[in-house]
Amino acid sequence: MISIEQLSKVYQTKDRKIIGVDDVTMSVEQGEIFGIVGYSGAGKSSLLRCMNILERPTSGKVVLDGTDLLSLSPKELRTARQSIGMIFQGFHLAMSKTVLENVAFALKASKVGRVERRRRALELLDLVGLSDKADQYPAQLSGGQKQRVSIARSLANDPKVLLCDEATSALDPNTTQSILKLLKKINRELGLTIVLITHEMEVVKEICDRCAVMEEGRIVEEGETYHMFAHPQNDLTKRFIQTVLDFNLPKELLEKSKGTIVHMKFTGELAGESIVSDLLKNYEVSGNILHGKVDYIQNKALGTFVIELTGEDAEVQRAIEHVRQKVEVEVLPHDGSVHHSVAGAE
Ligand SMILES: Nc1ncnc2c1ncn2[C@@H]1O[C@H](COP(=O)(O)OP(=O)(O)OP(=O)(O)O)[C@@H](O)[C@H]1O
Repeated sequence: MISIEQLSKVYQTKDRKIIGVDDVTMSVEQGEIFGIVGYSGAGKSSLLRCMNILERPTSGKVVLDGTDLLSLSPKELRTARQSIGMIFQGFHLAMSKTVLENVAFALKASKVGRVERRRRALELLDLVGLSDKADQYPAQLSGGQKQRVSIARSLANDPKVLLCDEATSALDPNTTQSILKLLKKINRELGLTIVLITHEMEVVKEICDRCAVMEEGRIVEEGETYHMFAHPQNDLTKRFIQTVLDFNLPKELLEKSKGTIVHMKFTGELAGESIVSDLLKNYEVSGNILHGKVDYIQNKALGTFVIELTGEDAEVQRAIEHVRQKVEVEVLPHDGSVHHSVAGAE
């Protein structure tokens, strides 16, 4: 659907060159939701803006549905851009126009008549759940409602792909959830391909089929979202994932503990409880569960258990080795520092 080939974007300021995007090659498939995550300055916006040539790449290619966008004339590019919708953190609505006019205005460039524009705009407002706000002005709306208007507007020309530039970053957690649900709905119902950039791994966890992690203009890791959460490779990816899957055990509890504290990670179909009960039945150790949580990513379970094992040292080690055959295991230190570089079975 979109393929980016060896794309670089270098900004020339008065006294130096700044590399925004550094030799990125990636592709987004038809119908998927693809997330690009990274800290501020990683190059996410630059990359996203290169996808619709809002920013002209310094080198490389952007191919949309077989068309090399950089080879188009300005007029051809304007037409091609109609198949790429975009929404922004700051909504970018026309404040002097009503909600309906904001959406209908996007159809101005098409050859559709006024009545048809109004009909289509109302239909889109219905899709985003804002039919009752058609005659209000953006200033009368909440942030979430403004983002719904901008989503409706972005869909006016039946785009093939929607680019989302930190679309939920200005919203509270509940509103973020409702906007993410809406994006998922239009992805599933309209088959719309979505590329989003975010600094929140939670957003990736909620809706992305695949994702990429960016740092200093480069993609440092890319893959299917569940796999990325279950088996992160890069340190930066691990840090992002911790922001979602982290657990905090009280320092005092760890310091006081006389046993061995074991962190286990369960992926896919493995049921954590049965492995734990198996362990307690077959080894002369006792266990005290300190933490247990199952996250669902792309409808697949990813479980975390922390258990304190006590017993003879050698028996505890045997028990740990046994579990290590089945799941990822890490023994946590007692000083309260929790590491997440879990090693063990795949
Ligand atoms: N117009 C510009 N002129 C000069 N440098 C720029 C320009 N736009 C971006 N940069 C630089 O390119 C690098 C990548 O910026 P970019 O905005 O793409 O990152 P980002 O990951 O989207 O960060 P943020 O989330 O803060 O927007 C940064 O070093 C930034 O300062």
